[in-house]
Amino acid sequence: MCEKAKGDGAAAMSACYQGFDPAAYLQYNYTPPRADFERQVSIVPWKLHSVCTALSLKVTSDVSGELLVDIGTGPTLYHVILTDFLEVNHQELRRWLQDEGDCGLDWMSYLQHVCKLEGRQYGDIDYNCNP
Ligand SMILES: C[S@@+](CC[C@H](N)C(=O)[O-])C[C@H]1O[C@@H](n2cnc3c(N)ncnc32)[C@H](O)[C@@H]1O
Repeated sequence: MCEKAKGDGAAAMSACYQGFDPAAYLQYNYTPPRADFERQVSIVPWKLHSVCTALSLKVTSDVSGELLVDIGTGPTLYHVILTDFLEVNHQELRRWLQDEGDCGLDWMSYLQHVCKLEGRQYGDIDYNCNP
């Protein structure tokens, strides 16, 4: 464990990540040789398998609930896969992603609203971070 993380709470953990280099992290973990889709135990296949397991186990194990929140996504999006036949829907999502201002719905505000309604607490996650 990081020396700086010896204190309590998020601030101590956050201190540990000062100097975190997203580009270096992605290069090291998500490109060969460390990332190897031929091997199930390689990092990305293993992570995806873990997410699938957590989702499929739902209420039959110690993992329960209807919403899986990834705390600490880092600079990654590998577990978010969106599909649709229609190009108009791709365009709509692209408008939101690229923050073009004319998208049909502000998804971050929407999710914050839903979370608030459900009384969920997500700490200090930054919902306003556009890629
Ligand atoms: C090693 S990276 C992992 C990134 C990503 N989950 C992946 O699979 O590649 C850990 C990330 O968790 C974040 N993190 C650690 N503790 C956290 C917390 N309590 N709340 C939010 N983010 C946290 C760090 O900022 C860092 O970006």
